[in-house]
Amino acid sequence: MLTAAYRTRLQQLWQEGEAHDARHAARADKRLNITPDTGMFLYQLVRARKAMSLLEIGTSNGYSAVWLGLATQANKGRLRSVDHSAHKTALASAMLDSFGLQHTVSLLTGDAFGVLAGCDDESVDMLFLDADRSRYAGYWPEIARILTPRGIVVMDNAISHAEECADFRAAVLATHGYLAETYEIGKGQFVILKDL
Ligand SMILES: C[S@@+](CC[C@H](N)C(=O)[O-])C[C@H]1O[C@@H](n2cnc3c(N)ncnc32)[C@H](O)[C@@H]1O
Repeated sequence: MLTAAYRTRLQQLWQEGEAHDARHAARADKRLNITPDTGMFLYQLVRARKAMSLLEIGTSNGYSAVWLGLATQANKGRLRSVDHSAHKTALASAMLDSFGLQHTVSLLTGDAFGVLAGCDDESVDMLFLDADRSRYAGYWPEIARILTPRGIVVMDNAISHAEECADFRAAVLATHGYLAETYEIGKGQFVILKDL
């Protein structure tokens, strides 16, 4: 559950992440966390949808996984989160443990496409996409396959990096049975509903 103490701590962690990123020039060394209002949006969606099976693409140090994980824990569901950086997975593991989420969130070190391809059909209630934007269009057939009916996808950076996500958005909007819209939350959230 999202207690006031957790919200205060998440605000501090976000500020620490921003300060960390300002000190590091290389993208691979940055945290690149979602904004706190994006975290709240994700929390509300997970709870309202009563999502039980969640997948995150792009763990970094676990900041967004905490927001998703607290909502998933309240639903008594499970979140899996993948990152290809073992170093970042280790940071995320410590972060999630400190929020008591070790039994709710499973961290995977590997490539996003392999994890998507390994999921069963219609097995994921909610997917959060926050990784290698130029590859999202190639992920779309797998994402559409693994989403449950009324499943939701949230893609971060829909406004901040709109050009890089253009192929993905076009592929989604051209697919029958899906509703999608961009919302001005944080860096821009492209939300897709499998309306079947
Ligand atoms: C923007 S950061 C994720 C931030 C995180 N969601 C948060 O808000 O705390 C993107 C992450 O995706 C990872 N990543 C990029 N391409 C990937 C891929 N193909 N497979 C797995 N992880 C990938 C990077 O290592 C990086 O940690």
